[in-house]
Amino acid sequence: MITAGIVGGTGYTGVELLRLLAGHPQVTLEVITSRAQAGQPVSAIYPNLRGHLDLAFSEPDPAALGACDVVFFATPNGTAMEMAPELIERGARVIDLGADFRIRDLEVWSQWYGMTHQCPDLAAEAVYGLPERYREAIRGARLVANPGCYPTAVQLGLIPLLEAGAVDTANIVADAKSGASGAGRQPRQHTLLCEAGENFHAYGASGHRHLPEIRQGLVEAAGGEVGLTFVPHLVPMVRGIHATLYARLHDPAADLQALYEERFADEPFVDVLPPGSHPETRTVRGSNMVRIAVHRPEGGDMALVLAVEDNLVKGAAGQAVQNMNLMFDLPEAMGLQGIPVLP
Ligand SMILES: NC(=O)C1=CN([C@@H]2O[C@H](COP(=O)(O)OP(=O)(O)OC[C@H]3O[C@@H](n4cnc5c(N)ncnc54)[C@H](OP(=O)(O)O)[C@@H]3O)[C@@H](O)[C@H]2O)C=CC1
Ligand SMILES: CC(=O)N[C@@H](CCC(=O)OP(=O)(O)O)C(=O)O
Repeated sequence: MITAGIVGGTGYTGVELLRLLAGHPQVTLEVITSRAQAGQPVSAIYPNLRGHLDLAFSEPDPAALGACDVVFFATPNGTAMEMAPELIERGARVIDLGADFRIRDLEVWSQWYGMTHQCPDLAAEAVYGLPERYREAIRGARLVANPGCYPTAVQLGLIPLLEAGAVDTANIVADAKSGASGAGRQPRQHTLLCEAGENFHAYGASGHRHLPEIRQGLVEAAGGEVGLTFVPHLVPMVRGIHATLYARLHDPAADLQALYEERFADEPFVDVLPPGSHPETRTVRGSNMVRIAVHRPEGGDMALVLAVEDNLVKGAAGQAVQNMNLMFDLPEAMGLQGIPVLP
């Protein structure tokens, strides 16, 4: 059995990790931290876990965490970089659901996150945890940077086109919508029911912190520069991301359906839908699956890709468990085969 610890167990990604790890046949949860809730049983804060997890929140303790085989950080950006070096020194492997290790150029990282990086050496060895691109490197990693929610949907939607050199990389557009759980559990005015309900708007249109992360992945897939416009939107639902992606094809007659089916044929968590499909966020709710449909709108030369994921699962906790499975030589889909909840 693998022993696991979670730093930051009271946010939405933390509780989603708890739900997935409590049902994982090869994991024993040893430590789950919250400074605010230390001493409280997990089920007192999250009653959905009652009967599934006999554990209480504790203060973050490097000795207890460092004794685990794997430690997940489900904490605000800037927390993992403070603690990860000591935990790795003590022998734990670390998966950060935040953004501390996602961007390789630390100057770019500092510009977007407004902090100075605390462990540049460790950042240099971190592996970006998108299994569909970096599976082999993830297997051997001590430190995995779990991708962001929007970056997962956008990169998976675009990499077949970029790897194949099928599109003009100068002007790619990613128009993405997220449910409010993407903003975390901390109360904020814009996610109140009365503000987010019956409402719909873009945000971060002139620059969102996921832009450099997505661009980094697309540049690697394309093997050259990529011009990307990324616009996120908040939609009045709890879970789910829908990305609508546009890129101009070099060959308007290219067989996109075959390209996507072949690229993802062996991927356990990418489902390429039949021609003409329009994926719905509710078809992936609570699951680690990304569903993708490709279109070539009538009369044009644009590739149009539609991708949906659950931001808390494939966009965060589920992908983290997928990475853990790879790091510990377990079947990649272990503990992640739950069927999406619908309606
Ligand atoms: N929501 C989403 O869809 C996605 C979120 N993420 C990322 O996952 C991370 C967690 O997000 P979310 O689940 O929304 O969590 P929240 O930000 O709502 O929760 C944060 C958790 O971290 C703990 N925490 C806060 N500060 C510290 C600290 N300095 N040291 C130790 N623990 C701390 C809190 O507990 P306490 O203060 O009691 O110790 C709490 O349990 C973020 O980096 C987020 O960007 C990634 C992908 C998707
Ligand atoms: C709806 C919403 O607010 N979404 C968040 C992104 C989700 C998140 O926390 O992103 P990370 O992947 O960087 O951790 C936002 O736009 O800031």
